[in-house]
Amino acid sequence: MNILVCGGAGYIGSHVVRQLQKKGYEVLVLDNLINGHLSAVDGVPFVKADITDKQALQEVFSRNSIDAVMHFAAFSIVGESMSKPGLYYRNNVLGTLNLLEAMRENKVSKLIFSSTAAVYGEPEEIPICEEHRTKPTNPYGATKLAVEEMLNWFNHAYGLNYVSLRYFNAAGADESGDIGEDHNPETHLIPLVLKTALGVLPEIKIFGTDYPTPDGTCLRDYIHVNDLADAHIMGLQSLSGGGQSTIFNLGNGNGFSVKEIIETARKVTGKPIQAVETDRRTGDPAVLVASSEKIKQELGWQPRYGDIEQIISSAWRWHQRNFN
Ligand SMILES: NC(=O)c1ccc[n+]([C@@H]2O[C@H](COP(=O)([O-])OP(=O)(O)OC[C@H]3O[C@@H](n4cnc5c(N)ncnc54)[C@H](O)[C@@H]3O)[C@@H](O)[C@H]2O)c1
Ligand SMILES: O=c1ccn([C@@H]2O[C@H](COP(=O)(O)OP(=O)(O)O[C@H]3O[C@H](CO)[C@@H](O)[C@H](O)[C@H]3O)[C@@H](O)[C@H]2O)c(=O)[nH]1
Repeated sequence: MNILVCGGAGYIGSHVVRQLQKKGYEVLVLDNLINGHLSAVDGVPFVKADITDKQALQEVFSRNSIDAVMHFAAFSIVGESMSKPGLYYRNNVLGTLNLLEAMRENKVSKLIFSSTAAVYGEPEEIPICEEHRTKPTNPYGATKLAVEEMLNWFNHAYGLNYVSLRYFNAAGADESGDIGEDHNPETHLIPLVLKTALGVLPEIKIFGTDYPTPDGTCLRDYIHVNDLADAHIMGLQSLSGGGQSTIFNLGNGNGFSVKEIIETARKVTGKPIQAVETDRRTGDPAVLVASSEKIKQELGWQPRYGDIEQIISSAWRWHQRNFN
């Protein structure tokens, strides 16, 4: 099977590309490299293109035989989306509309889409299951929800089959240690903590210590990037076997506080890791923990990296190699 991976040079996409190749899939990566790294997909067939460019997409589809698409290409910084919503709607919604139209015109009917826990907004119940009401509190989450709605209507009208995966906090790195999380700017907790351990950053800021949680800091559900990769491949296998279009949450089902993450990183790295308590970052829900029962029941997915120490250790291996 030939898989087009949009945004495949990014953090999660590059890990999924690895796993797809290991399983014998033919992969073509499409990325405009705005936030991705060519080195993360070394030796993989690659086309530099932008999904907001309809003509470029059309050329990719007409020149290549594509059986299915995995779609990671998006902007995903919550704070930036608050100040630049237009940028997010253009890239995430218009870009995806172009992709869906190119798929339809070229009779490609299988899509795995990167959605997010941000579609839920402030949760009413923990753990969050897929039926939880969706009410994004920022434009980033709103663009992902808009795409999910578009997918539903394209499914009804044109038979586009999709699996939308709502990831909670992606973390960790491939065991090989040669690909990992490399965002610029970096906003995610674990890489910032590890950069502090390496002395690249002087300290890690703890955003808020007055949340209604046991230690006052936010709880998040961290999921290893290769467990996400497994879910993508299972989603693809399901669609290939005639499975229904659907939405799945992806998390480990355990919440770790910001302080617990820093403490675990101290243990893993053996470094003191200077932390300072600061004000809340706007828009952060206190607790985000997933129920992933649906994908476990329906596709038999099971996380291989259930242990937070294991997740942070894998990220540490990559950070030591790349930021030392
Ligand atoms: N990292 C997380 O914790 C997390 C959580 C939930 C959802 N997601 C979603 O998963 C996906 C991947 O996230 P990531 O952390 O790997 O991000 P990333 O920025 O590392 O990867 C996205 C890739 O898409 C490319 N891209 C962006 N806009 C493009 C465009 N218009 N045309 C072509 N390529 C484009 C970028 O260059 C980059 O390589 C995103 O859709 C994100 O919203 C991520
Ligand atoms: O320097 C930092 C960075 C983060 N945090 C806190 O650490 C937690 C995790 O933050 P971060 O790693 O930025 O992830 P989230 O804001 O939880 O968002 C991620 O996880 C969400 C799902 O849970 C996805 O929707 C988003 O796309 C993805 O970026 C939050 O409580 C932050 O306030 C700090 O205290 N200090």
